[in-house]
Amino acid sequence: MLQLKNPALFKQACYINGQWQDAAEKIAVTNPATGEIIGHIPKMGRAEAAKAIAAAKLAMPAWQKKTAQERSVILRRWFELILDNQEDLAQILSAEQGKPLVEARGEVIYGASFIEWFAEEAKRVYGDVIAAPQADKRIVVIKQAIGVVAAITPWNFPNAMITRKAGPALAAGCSIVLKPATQTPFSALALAALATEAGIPNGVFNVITGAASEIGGELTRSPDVAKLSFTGSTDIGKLLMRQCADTIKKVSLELGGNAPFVVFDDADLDAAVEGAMVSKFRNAGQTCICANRIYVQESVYDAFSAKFTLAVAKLKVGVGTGEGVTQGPLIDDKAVQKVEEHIKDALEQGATLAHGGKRHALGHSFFEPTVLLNVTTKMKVAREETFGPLAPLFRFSSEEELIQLANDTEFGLASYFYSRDIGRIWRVAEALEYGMVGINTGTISSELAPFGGVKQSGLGREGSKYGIDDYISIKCLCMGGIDR
Ligand SMILES: NC(=O)C1=CN([C@@H]2O[C@H](COP(=O)(O)OP(=O)(O)OC[C@H]3O[C@@H](n4cnc5c(N)ncnc54)[C@H](OP(=O)(O)O)[C@@H]3O)[C@@H](O)[C@H]2O)C=CC1
Ligand SMILES: O=C(O)CCCC(=O)O
Repeated sequence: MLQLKNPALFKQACYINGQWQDAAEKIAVTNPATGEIIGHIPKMGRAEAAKAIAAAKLAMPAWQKKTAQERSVILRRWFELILDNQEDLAQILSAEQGKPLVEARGEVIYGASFIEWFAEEAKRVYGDVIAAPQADKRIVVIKQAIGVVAAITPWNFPNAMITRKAGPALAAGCSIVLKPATQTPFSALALAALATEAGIPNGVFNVITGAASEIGGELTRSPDVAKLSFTGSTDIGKLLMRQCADTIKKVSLELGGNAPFVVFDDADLDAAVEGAMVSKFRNAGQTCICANRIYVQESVYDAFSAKFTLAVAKLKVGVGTGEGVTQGPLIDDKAVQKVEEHIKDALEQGATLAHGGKRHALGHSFFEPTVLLNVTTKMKVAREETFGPLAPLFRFSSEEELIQLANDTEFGLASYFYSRDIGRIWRVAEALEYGMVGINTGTISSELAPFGGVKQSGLGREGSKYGIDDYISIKCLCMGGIDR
């Protein structure tokens, strides 16, 4: 049972047009660390999604008409309330998602940072004046809110993936209908409770839970939705993009990755171990920017693997609220099965186990942090995102070979490399076909930096000064008759 300072943050109803709404059918939400039911959410579908869209459509004109300064003040209040309630939000997040409390607290601050950032950016949506081809004309470009936004978010970051979309959408003057992941809905509903308190008007921020394909079907079908922002698997991203085609919606997609993490022979090995640990084991490896393939240059392979394996052995697996826990459970048994499948396949094809390799003695969906050595490109781990605490170490000999190996994937989200040679740093950074490159660091995310991928990892950028562009449409005013 959750012990919250403010129990009103734990909502088991959807939030449509400023009202908390229930449904006859419910879905139980469980704690992945214990299997216990935390609470229930309404199972809503197409009709309720249509209702939420209608509410968002009705609410948007007044929200858009507010000055950017007025929207900014309300968003800033939301940001402050999120920080004031950090501990409760972290408890809810850790219970539904499983991540260690320390990571959950960090995610709440990270999530809040997007609201603060876009509260500020609301005031910096600038237009342009362009020279006209005729003397009696002037061309002016204005930027306006794109319209009602639909957002569909995943379970791995139940707080920050919502604020990263809601922040820019609301700052731009859009209203939003959000469908959070069924496994982690309570963080989203708690954010909605705080949104009301902050003064976000009824209908501007709506949260609806239930049948994904029905709700997603309505959000993508409706001509009243102008934009879809989705974070999740590549397969569902493709499906939603196809569904958006009929009404030509603007889409932002933040999809799967297959991040290479490269250690060159001139790297600071201790720093590389530190970076690899953060990048690989954050959220038990369930992050789309987690290192998925660790490439180590031949001459430092043994030294790096020894240091890395020692560091992995120090991780403490346990329930997120436990003292000193650094790795929680995976989200569900399906996630565990994928890790097991990748390990089995690699071992059958000649990889060797340096650490872990099996389900953890704690049961449920806990899995041992695992290190595999002598991994090759034939193995599944080279091609598929594991999304779990498995670190496969590949060997490479030259920079040219590495570039070819690192880019040999249909994904292009995050990549990382460690080197102290400035020429190599520029060459490799420019050659990697990825939206983000971590150079001598395993931590690349912040509200200040553009987050997003190329190839089948997605479209658009979140966070940063670019993040608001996805929620804006450009209008050209061509003004004639000036000389008359
Ligand atoms: N880029 C990223 O950050 C993420 C990547 N992934 C990758 O995807 C794999 C599978 O994870 P999974 O949770 O199944 O990811 P999904 O893509 O299935 O889920 C992400 C979101 O999409 C919703 N969704 C699912 N099906 C539909 C649909 N037909 N129409 C509209 N919305 C839909 C989900 O709802 P519901 O929860 O109700 O099913 C959830 O809100 C992971 O192992 C990982 O590899 C997963 C999560 C995040
Ligand atoms: O898409 C994800 O997996 C969540 C993004 C994590 C981050 O912002 O660092």
